[in-house]
Order: sequence, then structure tokens, then C-alpha cells
Amino acid sequence: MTAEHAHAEGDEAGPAASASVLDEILAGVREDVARRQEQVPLERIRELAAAAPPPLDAYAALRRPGVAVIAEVKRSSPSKGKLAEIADPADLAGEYAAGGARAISVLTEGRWFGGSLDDLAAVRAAVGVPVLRKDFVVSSYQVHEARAHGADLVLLIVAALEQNALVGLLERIESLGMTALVEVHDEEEADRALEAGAQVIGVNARDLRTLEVDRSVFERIAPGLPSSVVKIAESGVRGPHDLIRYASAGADAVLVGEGLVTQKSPREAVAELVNAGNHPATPRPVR
Ligand SMILES: O=C(O)c1ccccc1NCC(=O)[C@H](O)[C@H](O)COP(=O)(O)O
Repeated sequence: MTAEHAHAEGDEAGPAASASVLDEILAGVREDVARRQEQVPLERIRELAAAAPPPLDAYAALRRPGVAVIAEVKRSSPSKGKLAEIADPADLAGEYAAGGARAISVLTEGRWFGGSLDDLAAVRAAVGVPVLRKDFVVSSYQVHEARAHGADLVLLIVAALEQNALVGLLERIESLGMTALVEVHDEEEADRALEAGAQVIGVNARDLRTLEVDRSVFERIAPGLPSSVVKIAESGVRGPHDLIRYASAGADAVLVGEGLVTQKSPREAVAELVNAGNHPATPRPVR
């Protein structure tokens, strides 16, 4: 399967999609990281990371009252192909922030999602809220890159990492003052995230191997997570009704891509979600 035709398999693509999408993405990421590291050696990227302005406290931002909205800059995806043009990611992020987004997620993977580290730097410069590097992080080089380009949060996907690597990368993220968002899709991965010391856990409704979206995965896993952990529901939010469903299962935040980038007014779409997340009738996480 290639980046060009993976999405042709279906809508919220089911089991017909290849079981190796994640593996293929990771293979491309490893090649791209090796190429970038030849151009900018580890020592240099570490210096750039150390010289960057200090990170914002994403954990504190996401723990504030109300269900937080993390709004994603997402041009395309393996499941849907092209979603939106997004010529100016900084402008889109500014709209998201004006709509009340608590944080901005920037997909920096290029082959399947059309993102870049330049997008991350541009968004960082445009907003005052925490910024997430959403990528397939497999090496500490990428963690330093994230910091050098202004990230406050870095995604770690449990399904993509051996436990030693997960622990090492999480420690590296925290040693640079950033927050790790550790993504899981089943109970075993949630146990691994907790064992690694994750304080912010994202439950992705999308199975990254089959691309199938099942919103009930959050309802199954979130109640088993400690109250000190920030719980983020990732994928499948298409409007306030989905946010309310996730909130009922204990979500502190929702991470939304497609449901925003495909709207005429992303600012209004964020504001609608934020209003739902702040509404007195919307359930609050038990702490
Ligand atoms: O979106 C995909 O098709 C995808 C496929 C394989 C790996 C990751 C993928 N997406 C990353 C994400 O987790 C989502 O961008 C994020 O949760 C937002 O999802 P949505 O609101 O459903 O666009």
C-alpha cells in the first residue's frame, strides 16, 4: 500500500485496509529521519533545542476545567487522502486559538500527512497555547527536533515502540521540559503507557493498523486510567455530540483533525466544540 492509494480502501476504512499501514509509515519515517540527520547532525539539533524558548506547561493547560479542544493541522491522511489545502498553517492555528483551542496539534510527517517541521515552527510562532508535534517518533533525534521547532508536547505511539524505547523517549521528552502525549489503542498498551510513567494518555479511536475508527475504545479504556492522568480522546470527533460522548466517559480533552480542517470556518467549528466542552450539562472528569 502507498500513501497515494491507502485511502481508496473505504470511508472510515475497515479491515480491508492493510494491516501494515503503520509499519509502512514507520519505514518511511526512519528513512526521512536518517536523511535529515545527515543534513543536521544530532549535536547541532541538540544545540538548537537547547537554544529554543522554554516550553509551555501542557499538562496544566489540559487539566483546566472544561473539556479541552486540541485542534489539529491535518492536510491529508492514510484513511481519507487529501482533506484540506492549508497553505498557511500559522493562519489556521491562529483561527483555532481564536476559537478557544487549548492546544494545537501539528502533523509533521510528510509522506502520508503532508506536514513538515516548518509547519510546526510557523504554528509555534503564531499562537500562545501549547503545540504538539504529532508524528511517528522513533528516535531521540526527533525529540530534539521537536523542541528546536518549538514543540511543548510530543506524541509517542505505544504500538510503534518497544517498551525500552518508549521509556527512553518519554524520559528524553521530559528532560527537555516538554510533555509526552502517549497514545494507546487497547488495554495492554494502556498498561505499558502507565508503566512507562505517562501522565498524559491519548486513547486513539483509530486502529493505526486497520484504520478502523471505533469511538467505544475510549469508553472501554479511559475508566481504568488513574485520575491524575490527563485523558485525551483522539479521532472521530465530527461535532459536539462526539465531544459530549467522550466527556461522558471521562475525557479531559478531545483531539480533532478532519472535523475541523474540512469546515468552512475552522474558528467557529472549534468554538462550537469549546462551548460544548464548557457547558454546565457536559459531564466533568472525576478527580
Ligand atoms: O488519520 C489517519 O488516517 C491516520 C492513519 C494512520 C495513522 C495515524 C492517522 N491519524 C493520526 C491521528 O491520530 C489523527 O490525525 C487524530 O487523532 C485526529 O483524527 P480525526 O479527528 O479523526 O481526523
